[in-house]
Amino acid sequence: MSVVTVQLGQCGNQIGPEVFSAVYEDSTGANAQTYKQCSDERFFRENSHGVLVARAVLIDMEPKVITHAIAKASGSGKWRYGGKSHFCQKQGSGNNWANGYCVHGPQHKDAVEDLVRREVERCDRLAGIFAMMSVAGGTGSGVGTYVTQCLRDTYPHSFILNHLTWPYGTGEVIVQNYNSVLTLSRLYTLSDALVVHENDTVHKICSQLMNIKHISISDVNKVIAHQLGSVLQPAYTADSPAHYSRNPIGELLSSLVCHPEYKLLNVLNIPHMSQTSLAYSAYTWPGLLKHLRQMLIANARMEEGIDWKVCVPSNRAESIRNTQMGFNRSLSNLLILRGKDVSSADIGAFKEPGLYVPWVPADGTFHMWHSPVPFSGYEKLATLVSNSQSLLNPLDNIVKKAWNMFASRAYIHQYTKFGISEEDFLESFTMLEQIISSYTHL
Ligand SMILES: Nc1nc2c(ncn2[C@@H]2O[C@H](COP(=O)(O)OP(=O)(O)OP(=O)(O)O)[C@@H](O)[C@H]2O)c(=O)[nH]1
Repeated sequence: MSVVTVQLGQCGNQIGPEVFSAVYEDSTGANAQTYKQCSDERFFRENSHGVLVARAVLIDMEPKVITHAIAKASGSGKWRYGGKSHFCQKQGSGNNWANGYCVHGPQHKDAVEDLVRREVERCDRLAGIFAMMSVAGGTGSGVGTYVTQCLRDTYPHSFILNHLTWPYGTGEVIVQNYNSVLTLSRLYTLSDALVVHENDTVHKICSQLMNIKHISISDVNKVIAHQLGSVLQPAYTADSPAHYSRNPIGELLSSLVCHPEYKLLNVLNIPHMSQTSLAYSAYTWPGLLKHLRQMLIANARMEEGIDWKVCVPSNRAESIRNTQMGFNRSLSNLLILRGKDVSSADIGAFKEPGLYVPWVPADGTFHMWHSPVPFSGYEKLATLVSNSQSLLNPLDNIVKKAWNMFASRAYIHQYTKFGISEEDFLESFTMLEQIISSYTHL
C-alpha cells in the first residue's frame, strides 16, 4: 500500500523532501531487500526509466521553494519528484490564514484536486494521505486546511494524517497564533490525527544532542524527517507479525486514536546524535527504554534534563497530585523499535496501567512495532508516538496568546476582509478550549 504525501507552503515543501531523502537513504543503506521493496512501494513509484518518483504533490502560492525542492531531488540522482506533480502561483498568502483558506484555496481547488487524484490513481492501493504544513503561515495553514477539507470530501473513507509544524514560541510572524488557532480547530474535525513537531523542541535537539553550532532550518528539518522516517518506515506489527505491515497509517491510527476528541500525537526518539558520534556509541535496550519511559511520564522532549522524580501514580488520588508534579498521562502509546536484538527488549514498563486513563481498554493503550533493520545507521533506535497530555501546554500557550490579541481585536480586520468573521474566531477558540479541557481532565 502507498502513501500520497501533499506538501503545502514553504514549510511543507522544505520538510517533505527531507522525509523522502531520509526514507530513501535508510532503505537503500539497509541492505535488506524486502524492507527496501516495502519502503519504495510506500513512498515512491518508478517512472519509465526506472527512476524512483516520490508519491507527492507539491503546493505553494509562490514558486521559489517548490523549484528548489524539485531541483534538489533531481540533483541527488537518487529519486525525484514527478514532472507534473506541483502547483504554484506567483505570490504567497502573506502569512494570512484567511487569504489562504478563503481566497487561494477555493481559487485553485480544481487544479490541486486534479493533481492529488492523479497521484492517488497511480497507487495500487492507497494507505492514506499525508499532508505536511506549518500551522503559522498563510499558505500551508490556510490553503492546507482548505485542501484537507476538499480531500476529506473526495476521499471520505481514506485515512488523512496531517503533519503540523508548530511555530517558534518567540514568533517570527505577529499573527502566527491566530493562524495556528484557525488551522488547529478546523483540522481537528477533518483529519484522522495531527502529528506535531514544535520548532523550539527540534531546535533544542539540534543544539543539545546533535551539537550543531549554527543551526539552520535544514538541520531542524533533517531531525523532523528522521523522526517521521522512523515512524513511517516498514515494521512488523501486531496485525502483521510475519510480514512488514502494508497499512502503516491505518495501523498507526488504530493504535493511537481511540476517540475523536483526542487526536494530537507527538513523537519522541532516542538516541539522537550526530553522524560522527554514531560509530562510537553503544546503547542497550534497557538503558534506552528506561530513558524513553521517563521522557514520556515526565513530559521531557529529550533524553537530557529529564526529571527523574516524576513517577507513575498508584491510585487516582495520587494521580491528581502527580499531575501537579508534572506527570504526563497517556491515552495510548505506540513504541517502535528498530535495530539489533529488538526481540530481547523488555517493553513491560510501557504497559503499566497507571500510565494510562482508566477508560481505555487495556488492549488499546499500548502497541509495539519492530524491525530488525537498523534505522539510518543507528544500531538501536526507539521511537514513541504518543497520544498524551504532552501537547497540552504548547496548545494552551498558543490559544492564550491568540486570545490576548483577539481581546483587543488586534489585526482582526486582516481576516474579516477575506471573509473570516469574529464569530469564526470565537468558534475556533471554543473548539480548542474544549480540546484543552478534555486533555486536562484525562
Ligand atoms: N521546521 C520548519 N519550520 C518552517 C520551515 N519553513 C517555515 N517554517 C515555519 O513555518 C511558519 C511559517 O509558515 P510558512 O510555511 O513559511 O508559510 P507559508 O505556508 O508558505 O505561507 P505564506 O508565506 O503566507 O504563503 C513559521 O512558524 C516558521 O517557523 C521549515 O522549513 N522548517
